[in-house]
Formats: sequence, C-alpha cells, structure tokens
Amino acid sequence: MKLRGIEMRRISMPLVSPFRTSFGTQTGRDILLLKAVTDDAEGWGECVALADPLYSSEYADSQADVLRRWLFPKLASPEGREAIARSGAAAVAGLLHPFKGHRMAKAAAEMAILDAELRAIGRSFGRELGAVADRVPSGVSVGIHDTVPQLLAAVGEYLDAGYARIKLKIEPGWDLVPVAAVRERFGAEVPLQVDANTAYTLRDARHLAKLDEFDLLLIEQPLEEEDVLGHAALARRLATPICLDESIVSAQTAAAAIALGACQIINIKPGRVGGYLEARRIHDLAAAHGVAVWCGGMLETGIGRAANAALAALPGFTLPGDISASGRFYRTDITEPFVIKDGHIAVPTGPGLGVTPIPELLDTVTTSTEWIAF
Ligand SMILES: CSCC[C@@H](NC(=O)CCC(=O)O)C(=O)O
Ligand SMILES: [Mg+2]
Repeated sequence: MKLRGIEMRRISMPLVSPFRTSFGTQTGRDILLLKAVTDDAEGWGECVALADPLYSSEYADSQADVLRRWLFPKLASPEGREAIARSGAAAVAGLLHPFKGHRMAKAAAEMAILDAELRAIGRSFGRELGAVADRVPSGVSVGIHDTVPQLLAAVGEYLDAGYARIKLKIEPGWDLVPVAAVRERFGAEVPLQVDANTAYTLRDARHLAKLDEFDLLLIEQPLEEEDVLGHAALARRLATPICLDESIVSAQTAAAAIALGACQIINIKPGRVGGYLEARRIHDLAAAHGVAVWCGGMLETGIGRAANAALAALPGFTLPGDISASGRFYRTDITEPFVIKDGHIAVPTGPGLGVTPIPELLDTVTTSTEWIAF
C-alpha cells in the first residue's frame, strides 16, 4: 500500500445536551479527523482526545501537534514507507513505538491507514477484527444531572428508546442517592452500572461499599488511573466488580491490572490504548484470564462509532458497550446516523469502516483542514 499523504481535519460538533462527568461538562466536541489517501483508497481515523487534558493527558491540539511533528514524518520516512508498503496498518504501532504516549494520536493514524487498506481489498473492520455478530447491544452513558427528577426523566427516555444498559456518571455527593432513585423507579432488573472517572480515593471504600446493595454490573474507574494497587485493595472490600477504563492503556497494563486483582472487567477504548489492533490484543488477553470486556465510548462521530461497533462484536465483549445511537450526542452525525433497534446497534458490513463522512455535512462542521504530503 502506497500512502500519498494524510489530511488532518478539525470539526466542531455541538452536543444535543450538556454531558457532565466528575471531571467537567462537555457541551460540544472539537474532534481531530484523519483521512489517509493511498493509491487505492481513502481511509478515515477519528482521534478521541477531548479538547482539554481532563480525561487523559492527551488533548486535541496536542495530538495534532505530535502527529504533524513526529508521527507522520516517521510514517513518511523511507523506513516507514517500506514497512507500510510491506505490512500495511500492522506496521504502524511498531514504527510509532519510540514516541512515548500520545496513544490517541497513534490510534487515529493506525485507524485511517487500516480503513484505507481494508477498503482497497473490500474487507470490513468487523471481518478483520474477528467479529462474530452483526449487531451489538447498545448501552448508554448518562451524565450527572442537577436534580434526581431530571436524571430519572433522562433514564426513562433512554429505557423507552430501548437501551440495553444504563451507565450513571457519579462523583462524591452524587452517587448513592441517584443510584437508589433509579433502582426505586425502574426496578432491580435494569442492567445498571456507574462510572466515577477517578473521582474517589481508597478512603471512600466504606462509602463505595454501600453501592453493593444496588446489584450493579460494575463500578468503573473509582480511583486515579495510576492507583492500580488501590483498586486491588478496593476490589477486596466491594462485592460490586471493579471495571477499569483510564488505567488500561495497553495490553501490558491490562495484564498487570488483572494479575494484581485490580479489575474484574475492562472497558476497552481503542483510542485510549493506541488502536484497534491493541484493543484486540487486550480482548484476547482478557479472554484468556476470564475477564469480561466491553467497548467504551468517547462521544465518537459515526466514524469512530462504526469501528467501535465492529470491535464490540468480538466474542469476549460480553457486556453492553457505550455504543449508543448517534442521536444520543449529535443532532446531525457526519455519517449516516447509527440508530438503536431492539436495543442493538448494527455492525457495518461494507469495506473498511463501512461508513463514510457525507461531504456536505462534514463541510458544515469543519473548522480547519491541513494536508500532510508523504
Ligand atoms: C466526555 S467523557 C468520555 C469518557 C467516558 N465515556 C462515556 O461515558 C461514554 C460516552 C459515549 O457514549 O461515547 C468514560 O469515562 O467512559
Ligand atoms: Mg469511563
């Protein structure tokens, strides 16, 4: 495969409603999209970094900068050209490994090149990754609300829409009461979990153990991302399974977390771990240890949503992921919108991602484009 160059594009996508987590409130997404242009096809990659370094150390401008100054020049080097010509997207992670961190930028580059490679041979992302289903159960992430009645109204709408699982964002001061209210209103059968985005410390263990009475599927990332030993200690004091998100940045860190008993479940986000190929390695590792995984979300457009749906169709993804309909976050997606049907999202079957940005919709939200010739 001969890479002619990559277009970097920034798009500004307003959210249908504010999305509040323990680390802040999103009202829109400033997204970095990559388009890899090869002799045979064009491929798309979505960088999941937020505008600010509040979920992880990455932020959109930093990922554009590291791509422009280090990652693309390496891929465009004689060594890079030769490796990609020989091995395609499988060569990208190794080429970029010397550069520390910036996994979301690396993931977007690999994704765009993989999409181009697969479109050229007419092979879908799902087929490439090992999907075993043509649709995946759709979970929804519900932000922190100002009042419990507002939360209950939102949860009621999502359940009416058919979502298969409800995830509630929590933080100190907004945890037991909203969870109890959802259980009280909607019953014990609704698949329910919580996500703290690192908002607690081990000193909160006794308080967090009170969540055990609500029969949650899991509690996601209660402690700081580097506090693996703290999560292992917390796991020994909670009946509710611990699921890690921010802590898991590679198969290596997943293996360590599993070995230390820091998690019983893993939220796999391809952007966080450096790409879909590493995400599959984590899936395989978790399966070997009997650890369930599910696919997390970063408010992706239909581009990232398509790839996540394909990943979530692998056999080890036994819990509903944060793969909701496009309309959960966006009034107008840049691709054909993903819609929820009988609690599921369809896995695209076309070549590559199986979806492509609609040019006029993409132009409407584009704030900048930059061509990097290889
Ligand atoms: C802006 S918050 C993004 C990170 C968050 N993501 C979600 O809650 C799911 C969002 C989605 O459905 O895309 C998480 O920590 O899991
Ligand atoms: Mg999370």
